[in-house]
Amino acid sequence: MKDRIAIIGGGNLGSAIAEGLISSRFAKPQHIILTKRNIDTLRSLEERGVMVSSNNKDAARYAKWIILAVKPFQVKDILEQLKDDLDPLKHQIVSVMTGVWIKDIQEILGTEFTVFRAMPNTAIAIRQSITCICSHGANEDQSQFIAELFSQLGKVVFIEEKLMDAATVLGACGTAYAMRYIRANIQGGIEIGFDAKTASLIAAQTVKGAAELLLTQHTHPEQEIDKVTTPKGCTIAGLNEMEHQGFSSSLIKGVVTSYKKIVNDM
Ligand SMILES: NC(=O)C1=CN([C@@H]2O[C@H](COP(=O)(O)OP(=O)(O)OC[C@H]3O[C@@H](n4cnc5c(N)ncnc54)[C@H](O)[C@@H]3O)[C@@H](O)[C@H]2O)C=CC1
Ligand SMILES: O=C(O)[C@@H]1CCC=N1
Repeated sequence: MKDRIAIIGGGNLGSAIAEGLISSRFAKPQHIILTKRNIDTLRSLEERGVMVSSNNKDAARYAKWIILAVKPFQVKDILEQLKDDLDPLKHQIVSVMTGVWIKDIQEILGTEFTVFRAMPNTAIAIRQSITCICSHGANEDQSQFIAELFSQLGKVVFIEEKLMDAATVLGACGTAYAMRYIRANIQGGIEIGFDAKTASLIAAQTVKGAAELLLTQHTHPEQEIDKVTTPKGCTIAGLNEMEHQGFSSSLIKGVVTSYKKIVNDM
């Protein structure tokens, strides 16, 4: 039997983690408890066997692993409320919150608690996340459990905590950037003749295939671009026009702006 898991905050990410855990079969649905103040939106997960509750204390008492998936500004109050129900010998904390440092959590709960930070993205719902992880005070068994858990839900990389904000931008915000790229392709595709549904399929599958090339062949993007760009052909003509319009530069500036937003706000 795997350990029991509480997900505090059944919003976009918390629900996506629960969905991924159910379909991976890493944990039995009945060993997952998901909390939210208003649990009406969690009914479909409840129907799939997950326990849902509006009582964080009950969830903490039930579980061993406490995944904190609330908004950063909500966590202080929640941890203050849970403090008396958490035991460092029983509970391990996993925060997926942006910009909340391990020391911030330990300041409230105590340094004797093992705390992981994990930064997944919403593709965790379909087990295709990249999850960046760091920890403080974790032993080998605990680290292995967390590595296994998130490996079931996509790929995993252990990083230093100082890179966690950067991981948030590249890995988590990255899903939204990729969606905008795909959407722009769909808009272009419609202008050159496709209906929206066909343009969506072509754009999304093309991006998926491009990503798979990098992940399976371990090539550099520019090597793959070289294979597509026929001399004097249409690809290089389009690519160069995109660069004249600031394509790479706008992406880099967007990434850096997201990063500064986290660093300056937290
Ligand atoms: N959405 C994303 O792609 C990612 C989000 N994150 C981080 O994950 C955290 C959650 O983000 P989202 O899921 O997008 O936000 P969200 O607002 O969709 O989810 C937060 C949930 O917590 C619930 N909540 C609020 N107070 C509560 C309480 N006292 N007890 C139990 N539940 C409570 C809210 O009702 C809400 O459903 C944030 O800290 C965010 O920075 C990290 C990576 C990706
Ligand atoms: O936009 C946000 O603040 C959160 C962090 C990563 C994804 N969503």
